[in-house]
Amino acid sequence: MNTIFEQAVARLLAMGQLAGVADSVLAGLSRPKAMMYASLPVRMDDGATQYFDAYRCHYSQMLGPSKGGIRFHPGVDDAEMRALGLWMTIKCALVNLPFGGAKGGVVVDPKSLSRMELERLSRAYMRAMADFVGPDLDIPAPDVYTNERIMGWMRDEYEVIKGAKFPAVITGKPVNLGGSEGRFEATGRGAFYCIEFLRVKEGKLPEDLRIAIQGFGNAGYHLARLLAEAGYKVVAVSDSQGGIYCAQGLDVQLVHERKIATNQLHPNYPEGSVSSCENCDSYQSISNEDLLAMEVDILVPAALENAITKHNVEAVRAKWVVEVANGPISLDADQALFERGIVVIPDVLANAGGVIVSYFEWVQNRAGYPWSLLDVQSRLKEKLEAAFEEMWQFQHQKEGVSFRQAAYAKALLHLQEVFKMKGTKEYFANGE
Ligand SMILES: NC(=O)C1=CN([C@@H]2O[C@H](COP(=O)(O)OP(=O)(O)OC[C@H]3O[C@@H](n4cnc5c(N)ncnc54)[C@H](O)[C@@H]3O)[C@@H](O)[C@H]2O)C=CC1
Ligand SMILES: O=C(O)CCC(=O)C(=O)O
Repeated sequence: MNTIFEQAVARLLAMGQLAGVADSVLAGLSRPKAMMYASLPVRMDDGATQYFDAYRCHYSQMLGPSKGGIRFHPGVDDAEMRALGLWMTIKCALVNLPFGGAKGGVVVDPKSLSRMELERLSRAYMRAMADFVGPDLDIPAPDVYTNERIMGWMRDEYEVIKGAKFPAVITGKPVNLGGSEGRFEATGRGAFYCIEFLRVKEGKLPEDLRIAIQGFGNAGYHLARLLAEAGYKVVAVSDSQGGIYCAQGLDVQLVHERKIATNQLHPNYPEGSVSSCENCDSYQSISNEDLLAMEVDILVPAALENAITKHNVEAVRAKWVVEVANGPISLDADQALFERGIVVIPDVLANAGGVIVSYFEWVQNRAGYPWSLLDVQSRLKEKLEAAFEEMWQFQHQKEGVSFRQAAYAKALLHLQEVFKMKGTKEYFANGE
């Protein structure tokens, strides 16, 4: 089977050829600019030293310093880092940020670490990467199983190494350590805006729309909360340990509180389970597979890659799929959904709220002037609305084009113009 990176490149080439992007540009975007591998020695609480494999991928710096989160997960590997770095490149280009794409990660089950081990691991990561990141070079942020506290430790470690203050070296920090108002919920809020834009275009009412969300972490939980507050019916949510369903709509806050309350074992992660709500009245326990097959209006995969593949795509019964996770639909499953007329809002737009507010954080750090929450939210909405509208118009002007094809076309044509403006002789042989 192809790796996830090979699949991501195959998608890039197909989308790029359809949009008429030059082969030389696509070749340049089919490989990372640079990869850093490190082995992190971490002293564990029992005094032993354990080694953890770590990665940072600078995928592209064509539009500016590279940008992307750091993931702590046992499934992290080279191919995943490259794929995630490529998607960051497309995402930043699509929403018009002055950033290229990056991603980093550590192969670890962070739930098995104590609070002190987690801090030592986070600091060890920054020590290994200190010359590979920087406010004008590469700016990390949170991703799966990393959070604002980890970003705060990493900023601190970087500053100890460099002997000066660099708030803009990393985003997604706690607000009192230079983080932006609104970054904590930005990915969910961005996805919420995208769903609102689509709902208005389709002339629907929130209360008529039933939603199922796979993944109840930073992205999934805040999206569920905002949807419920706006009157949508969030009927099912799940996490790594299982899911919960209620036909009348879940009380999202209650589910969240229960999840946290069952979190005694892993105080670093709100990883009790949503399934701890199974004995609430009229709540029914379900599996992740059940959730994906639910008859809902909107299905939101908000956990990991390849949640929907050729093996389960036939079971999907939603009318719209909103990709809040990165790469949750495999190449072949995407085609199958398209042929069945199921609308997919692609990850590169649906989850771009996180990196957009990270960009705002970077700008605020560099200006030394923090913005209000309202400022952050209105600028986020404005940026996403512009990108959504462009994608919508492109898709509606061309026959047989998906939203993903439209989004990639916009992003790749933008990147191509910058390749050309730079006049890089490597890419355009005949002085085009
Ligand atoms: N945090 C951010 O700002 C951004 C996150 N994303 C993407 O959103 C997705 C989720 O990330 P976060 O919410 O930040 O992570 P998180 O660590 O806060 O939460 C991850 C959630 O996924 C669940 N999960 C893990 N494995 C699962 C499985 N096999 N089946 C079902 N659920 C599972 C976990 O239980 C948890 O609820 C990832 O694909 C990430 O790359 C994208 C853009 C920005
Ligand atoms: O906030 C950021 O800079 C990056 C977020 C991220 O990793 C993503 O969009 O996948």
